[in-house]
Amino acid sequence: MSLVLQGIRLSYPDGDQRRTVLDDVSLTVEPGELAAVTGPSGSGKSSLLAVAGLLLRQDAGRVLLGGTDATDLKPAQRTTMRRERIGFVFQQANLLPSLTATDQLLAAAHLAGRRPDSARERAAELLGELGLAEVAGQRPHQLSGGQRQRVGIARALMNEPAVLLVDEPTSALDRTRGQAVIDLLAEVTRRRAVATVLVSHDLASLAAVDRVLDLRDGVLSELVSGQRR
Ligand SMILES: Nc1ncnc2c1ncn2[C@@H]1O[C@H](COP(=O)(O)OP(=O)(O)OP(=O)(O)O)[C@@H](O)[C@H]1O
Repeated sequence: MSLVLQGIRLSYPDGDQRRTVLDDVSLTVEPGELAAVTGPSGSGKSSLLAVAGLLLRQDAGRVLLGGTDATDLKPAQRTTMRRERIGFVFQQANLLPSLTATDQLLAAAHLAGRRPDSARERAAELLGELGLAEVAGQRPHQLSGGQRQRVGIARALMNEPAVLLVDEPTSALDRTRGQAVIDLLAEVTRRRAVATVLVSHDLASLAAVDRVLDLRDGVLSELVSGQRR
């Protein structure tokens, strides 16, 4: 299922005026494709993810998920679409401190109304796939930063999203662990055929991505594309 942004405009109130943060931004990400968005601090990268993730409504333009236009849906319908089709990975893993890795994933499945037995199976499979089988019973404080981030990715994949939106997942990690997280994202994007948008200011760690786009003064432009680098 592809993610399509068409002519997105977004502005925030700024005193008694409005400040444009996204100015006619268009982007299509296909299933199995990992697109990285880079750009200076404050250039609107997180805002772009918030619009794509149906957390924020744009002033103009359209957001389509798998061909379904989310733009004019009612808030409850947008919530359902978000829950069923979109996975989020944040800067910090944002895990619940008292839950084991397995239970972090089960909680996500429970919130989405999934059956507990199939959820348990899927959690074990995902933790295995992401190299976390041995820490499935550990709580966040027992995990390394990289492991916490991987649990966050596993949790985001728990409900089989079509679209994965990832905001600066390496900012709390050193270079090697950060690189490993990006490589892992590239791998699961292809294997699970999700359309992934990754926000990162760390260009050096982006060797495994399919495309790099630059967001600057509200305008998105393609830096590198066409083939896997
Ligand atoms: N809710 C809001 N109300 C008003 N202004 C906002 C709001 N959210 C973000 N902004 C402003 O919009 C601009 C873009 O913010 P955004 O967080 O999207 O940028 P970013 O590129 O993700 O930044 P960073 O790399 O520092 O995380 C910034 O100038 C920010 O101050």
